[in-house]
Amino acid sequence: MINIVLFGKPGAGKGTQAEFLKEKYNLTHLSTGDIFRFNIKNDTDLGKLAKTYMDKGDLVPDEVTIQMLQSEVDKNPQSAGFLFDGFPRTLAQADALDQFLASKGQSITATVALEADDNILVARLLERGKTSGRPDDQDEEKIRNRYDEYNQKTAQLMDYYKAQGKFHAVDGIGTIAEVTERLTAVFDTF
Ligand SMILES: Nc1ncnc2c1ncn2[C@@H]1O[C@H](COP(=O)(O)OP(=O)(O)O)[C@@H](O)[C@H]1O
Repeated sequence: MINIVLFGKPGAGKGTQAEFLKEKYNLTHLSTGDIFRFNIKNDTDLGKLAKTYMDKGDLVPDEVTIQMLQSEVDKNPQSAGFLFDGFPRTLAQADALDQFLASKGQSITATVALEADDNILVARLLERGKTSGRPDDQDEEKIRNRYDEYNQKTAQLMDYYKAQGKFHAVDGIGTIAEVTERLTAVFDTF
């Protein structure tokens, strides 16, 4: 069983690449952003709560996010491995994930970061906002706030995984196919 964390700033292409990677490596793809958006669409209590944070570009509180992620993992007991996308985003989440996996005799195999320059990413998100309907993609201030959240809370996770020898970086600039090829070269070593 392999468990991979896909890292990257907003707009780095995690979702796009995850669609391909989950098929090729037979992984269950869990995107916390997608799960929150699904809950918002269906107007669940979780969705109503998450929306108040997401619309501003703030992170949803750890307690809520961790519990949700664990319940999604538990819904897939037959899984051959997980591709975590958008989780963990804080040290508390990373700790919780390690403990949760350990309780199942599992661990994180590796983390892979898709790297890209902020200015390119902001432009990509504003473009996506024109068609995605995502309120957090339509306003540069909200986008910048997501980068602040990333820099303050998520960036430090790279050191957390580097210290464990589980960190890999991939250049996220290029065509979708070029980036897929780079990712595949790294995933094939796991
Ligand atoms: N692990 C998480 N912890 C807290 N909030 C999260 C987490 N994952 C997603 N979210 C919320 O969902 C929003 C959208 O996430 P996502 O779809 O991954 O978008 P992106 O990476 O493009 O910003 C985040 O800005 C945040 O509000």
